Amino acid sequence: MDAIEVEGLKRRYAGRATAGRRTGATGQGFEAVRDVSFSVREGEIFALLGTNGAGKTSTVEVLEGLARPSAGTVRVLGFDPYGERGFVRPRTGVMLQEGGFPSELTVAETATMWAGVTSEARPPQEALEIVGLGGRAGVRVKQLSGGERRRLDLALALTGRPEVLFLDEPTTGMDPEGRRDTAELVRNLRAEGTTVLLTTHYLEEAEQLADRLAIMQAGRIVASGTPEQVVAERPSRITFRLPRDVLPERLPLNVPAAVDGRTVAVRTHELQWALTELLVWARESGIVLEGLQARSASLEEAFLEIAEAGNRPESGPDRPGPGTGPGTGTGTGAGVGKGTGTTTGAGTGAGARTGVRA
Ligand SMILES: Nc1ncnc2c1ncn2[C@@H]1O[C@H](COP(=O)(O)OP(=O)(O)OP(=O)(O)O)[C@@H](O)[C@H]1O
Repeated sequence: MDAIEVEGLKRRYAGRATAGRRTGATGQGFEAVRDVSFSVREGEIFALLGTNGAGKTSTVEVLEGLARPSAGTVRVLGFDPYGERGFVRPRTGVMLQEGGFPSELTVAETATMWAGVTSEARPPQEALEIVGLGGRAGVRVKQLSGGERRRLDLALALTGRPEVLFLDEPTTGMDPEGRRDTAELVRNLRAEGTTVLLTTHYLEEAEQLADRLAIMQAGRIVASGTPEQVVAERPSRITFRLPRDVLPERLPLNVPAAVDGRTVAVRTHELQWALTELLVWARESGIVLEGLQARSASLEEAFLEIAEAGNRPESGPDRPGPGTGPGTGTGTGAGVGKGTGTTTGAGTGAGARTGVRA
């Protein structure tokens, strides 16, 4: 059994002024989550990503038992988190986007109050120490910085030694050190067997931390898998500058490229072969490729590409999402070899494309 199972989840909010297929608004309200399915294995860190308003919080709130699904089924540790809340709540920890604790209480009072309503609670000071707030116990909540508040929220979420931990944007407002500490803490929790579902806008964080992830857009999951799998679907990038006296037309024909002045950008799903072809050509021609860089796509690039594709007028949420495999990209990249890209070869593509984002 997986720790979290989501099948065909829909969540609809009553009433909303905007209308139209892309917004998810219908005569019966607004559908913020539209047929979402995924599962999280025990002891796994799973990241739910997406642009603002994609439906992450609306999904996580259902998993936390704070809202009932409009359709579909959700199981946390085998139970319905809404209908069987009593079985689920003591075994889960929740860090909401807004903690909402009384700001006049001190950090220690808040932690103590929370421990008082939590079964098998950690001692409050222990929870504060774990998140690095041990030295701030006497400070009023209203005097904490944004990042410190997030740490306090995290301490409270950990108080019940949860088997499943929900973290909604846990590191928002934290400085780099706080983000690093939180990432380490989450890894330690995983090592102890805790299942973690988190939402975040820090893609590097997700890439480093998550065992698997899903990217949501307009209420749907449009890409999912391990970070490596999601990134592997995006083209790699080779960039370099040609010497002034070498025209782009001379580039090998199997390496179609976007050219901007002397700067050349190649996007390819066949990094090794494209690079080999390019380097062999450069050596045989005695050409130095200045500033040569070759790298795989990052999760951030994958995310931005998916987001851009989703923002195009033709890609409403009723269409299949982008990024389900090589060759289904957005047409901004250059392919290698026969017919994998939409660009023409270097000979005709020179200067015609503006997509160089080196
Ligand atoms: N109570 C509500 N009533 C009506 N619409 C809502 C309500 N709460 C959220 N929405 C809408 O549902 C959509 C999804 O919101 P949600 O908060 O789940 O997105 P999100 O992915 O968590 O975004 P963010 O990254 O900004 O937190 C948005 O369009 C939002 O405006």
